[in-house]
Amino acid sequence: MSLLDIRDVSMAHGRTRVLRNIDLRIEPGHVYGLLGPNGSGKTTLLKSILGANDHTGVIERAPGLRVGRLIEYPAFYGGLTLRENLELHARYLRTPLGEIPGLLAEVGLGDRADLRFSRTSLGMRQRLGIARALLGEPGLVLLDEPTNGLDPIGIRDIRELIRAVQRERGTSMIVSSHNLTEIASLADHLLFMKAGRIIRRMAAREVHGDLEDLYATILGDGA
Ligand SMILES: Nc1ncnc2c1ncn2[C@@H]1O[C@H](COP(=O)(O)OP(=O)(O)OP(=O)(O)O)[C@@H](O)[C@H]1O
Repeated sequence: MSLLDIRDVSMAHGRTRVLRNIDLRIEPGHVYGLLGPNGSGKTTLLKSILGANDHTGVIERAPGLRVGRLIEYPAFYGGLTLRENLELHARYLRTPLGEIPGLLAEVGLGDRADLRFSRTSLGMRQRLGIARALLGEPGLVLLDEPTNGLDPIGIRDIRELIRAVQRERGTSMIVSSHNLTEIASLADHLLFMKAGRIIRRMAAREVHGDLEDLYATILGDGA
């Protein structure tokens, strides 16, 4: 059974149509790379999956599916420690507090559990955001530009972390990014969005040659 069955989903902000007749099935065990220019609707689609948008059409979740998310910069409390922040979210989500030490270790923050959030770097915040997204062992995780704003080493580290999570847990993911190297190294399926539509979908193994060239062909001005 599909994790998500998205049927004819459209959504508008005021008079601007942001999603147009999206049909998409998300299957277990896959990582989907969501590609598209600024404003093409990637974040809106991810938020719609979370039920945060007033869309038309249907988004059906597999029964009991938990969906973790790292969308935009996640809100944490500066005065609380990393562990306390996760505990707060775990209580809100009603997930077991006992998994938090292991999760902090998994994202490389095991020795920073008692650090106040206000004293963290952006890279640590993204790690904490990934830990939060993994609370309660979700069957699907949505990552919206997870390396946005990070320096090259930070980008590499977060990419490696996501790969490790995928490898160890087998978690299905939808990852949106403008970084094609990142998408190429993470995703096994590619979804190309333009002006609110998914205009092309393909398996990553079908990409022969440079993903940048393919991106320009599919999404460039002349496309
Ligand atoms: N709250 C909002 N109110 C009005 N318009 C919005 C709102 N949020 C998004 N939009 C518009 O919806 C369109 C799609 O935005 P969205 O953030 O989903 O695109 P995106 O593909 O994620 O872009 P980016 O790559 O820049 O993050 C854009 O035209 C944007 O201006």
